[in-house]
Amino acid sequence: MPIQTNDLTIELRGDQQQIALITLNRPSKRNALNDGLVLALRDVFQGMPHSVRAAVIHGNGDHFCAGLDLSELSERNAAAGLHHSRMWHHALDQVERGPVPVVAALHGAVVGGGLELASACHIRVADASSFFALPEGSRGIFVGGGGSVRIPRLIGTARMADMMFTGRVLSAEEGERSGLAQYLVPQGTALDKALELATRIAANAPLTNYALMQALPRIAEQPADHGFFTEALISAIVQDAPEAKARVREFLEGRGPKVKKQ
Ligand SMILES: COc1cc(/C=C/C(=O)SCCNC(=O)CCNC(=O)[C@H](O)C(C)(C)COP(=O)(O)OP(=O)(O)OC[C@H]2O[C@@H](n3cnc4c(N)ncnc43)[C@H](O)[C@@H]2OP(=O)(O)O)ccc1O
Repeated sequence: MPIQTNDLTIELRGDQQQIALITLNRPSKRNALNDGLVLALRDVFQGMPHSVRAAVIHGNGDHFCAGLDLSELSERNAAAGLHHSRMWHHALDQVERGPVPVVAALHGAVVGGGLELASACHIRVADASSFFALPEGSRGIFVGGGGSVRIPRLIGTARMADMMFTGRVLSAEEGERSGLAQYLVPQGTALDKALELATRIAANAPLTNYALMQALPRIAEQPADHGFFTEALISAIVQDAPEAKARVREFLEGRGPKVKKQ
């Protein structure tokens, strides 16, 4: 089991312990992310047990995450700030780039660094209590956890600029409409939905999931001819794996799952 602290817990679920449920567990501070919590997040992803095929992140208490722990900010000079931002980048890269797809179960505040964390996940499920904001402008600071790269990928530069300039708070519905969340569910059901999605993801071939996580953000940034080249190489390697051959054979012999309307 990877390192965990009181502020961050990991629980393995599923008959083969294939789902990791990661809980931000600092409800008295609305799960604000202090250095210890960010480093624990990094360590949990770096040391993910091999049985795990998909992860869910959620927050204990009334909110997903209130962002950066502002109490740690006041003494920091520019040099320390640079180091701090790079530490966040490294930790959230562990979330985005592996080893497994991550579903964020969102409720209450998803703000500042909390939105940066959510945007590093692969799928976001928001319940009706969720609200999204980037209050950095009103605190006199800037995003530092990769948000200026990841959030515009979800909602575009103009919407992100509007959120940062004005401090506008987006409701759950607006968040879903603008692309911050892929699923909008009734209040109190985000975790159940996220676990259901994680179970489905965990049933895929791990190589397909891994290729998707690694390739998608990179290919999207490449010129089309580079993207096609990378896609063809990945496709060739993944289809040659024994698991791909077994799953295709299963379908052709009438045993594999059909595509069904939900
Ligand atoms: C610069 O380099 C960076 C930056 C970053 C990332 C930056 C950011 O994330 S900026 C955004 C920071 N977050 C906020 O401004 C949100 C502040 N919190 C709130 O607005 C509210 O607390 C709430 C989230 C809406 C919840 O409201 P409520 O339920 O009423 O709870 P409260 O009574 O307000 O709070 C309870 C308790 O928690 C403490 N707390 C809440 N948020 C934070 C926080 N962000 N930091 C520290 N503490 C927080 C609050 O003070 C209360 O404490 P008590 O002791 O009084 O009980 C990334 C990387 C970089 O390098």
